[in-house]
Amino acid sequence: MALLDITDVTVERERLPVVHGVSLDVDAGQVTVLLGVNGAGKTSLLEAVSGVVPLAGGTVSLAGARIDRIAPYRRVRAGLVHIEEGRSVFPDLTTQENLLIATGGGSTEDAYTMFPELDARRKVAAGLLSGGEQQMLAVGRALLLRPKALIIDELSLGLAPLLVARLMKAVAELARSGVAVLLVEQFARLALQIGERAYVLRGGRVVYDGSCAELAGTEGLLHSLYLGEDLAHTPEAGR
Ligand SMILES: Nc1ncnc2c1ncn2[C@@H]1O[C@H](COP(=O)(O)OP(=O)(O)OP(=O)(O)O)[C@@H](O)[C@H]1O
Repeated sequence: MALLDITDVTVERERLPVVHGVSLDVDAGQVTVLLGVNGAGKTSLLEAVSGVVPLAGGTVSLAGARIDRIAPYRRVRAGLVHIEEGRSVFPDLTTQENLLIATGGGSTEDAYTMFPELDARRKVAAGLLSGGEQQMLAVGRALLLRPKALIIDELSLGLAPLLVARLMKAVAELARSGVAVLLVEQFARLALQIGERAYVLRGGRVVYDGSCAELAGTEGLLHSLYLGEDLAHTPEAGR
């Protein structure tokens, strides 16, 4: 069983289903990439997994234990950490204060080891950091929560490709340390470079379940999956 096991999940927004019976396996020690055009249902799925929005159907298990009925803070305690879309730092607190929130006053050094760029910015208000530094802070804070599974929603929003590549490298390192990472990312090519398994959502359904290498290496496949032109790569065909 995958470390993070998402089975047959349905999510509704204003009573309309936007995610329809989606199942994903997210294994420990690797990055699983979740792609799809805007509105495909990626954010809704991640929010249902972390408990930000309720599940309308299905189950979510972490390390073999159901977590879909417990409060969001207890999911964090169980080892599931969610980096939300947008800059999820406290802008008026310093970098160090933001990190101390994650550790409850304990050591924050691991975050600076992963992102030496933040070292000289310890006493700077997070709101004054660059966009890239703020995302490093968000990832650093997540790391300090010692996640078993980390779900990440579009770290790259508004960032230059070079910075996105830097962040992807850090995400890959985190996965290598044993974390199960589920990564939603608009910079699909960069995400596929660090991932093992890939899923593509369209209209709230899985239309591709296969390897990142195949998705990156097959000319036109991603494009056709996004646009709905390829019927040969259904989840059944992709297995
Ligand atoms: N808070 C909300 N209230 C109502 N409908 C919503 C809400 N958030 C999202 N939706 C709708 O749910 C569907 C799925 O959106 P969602 O944001 O999950 O997709 P996404 O793949 O993450 O897209 P994006 O990349 O734009 O975030 C869309 O039709 C969207 O309009």
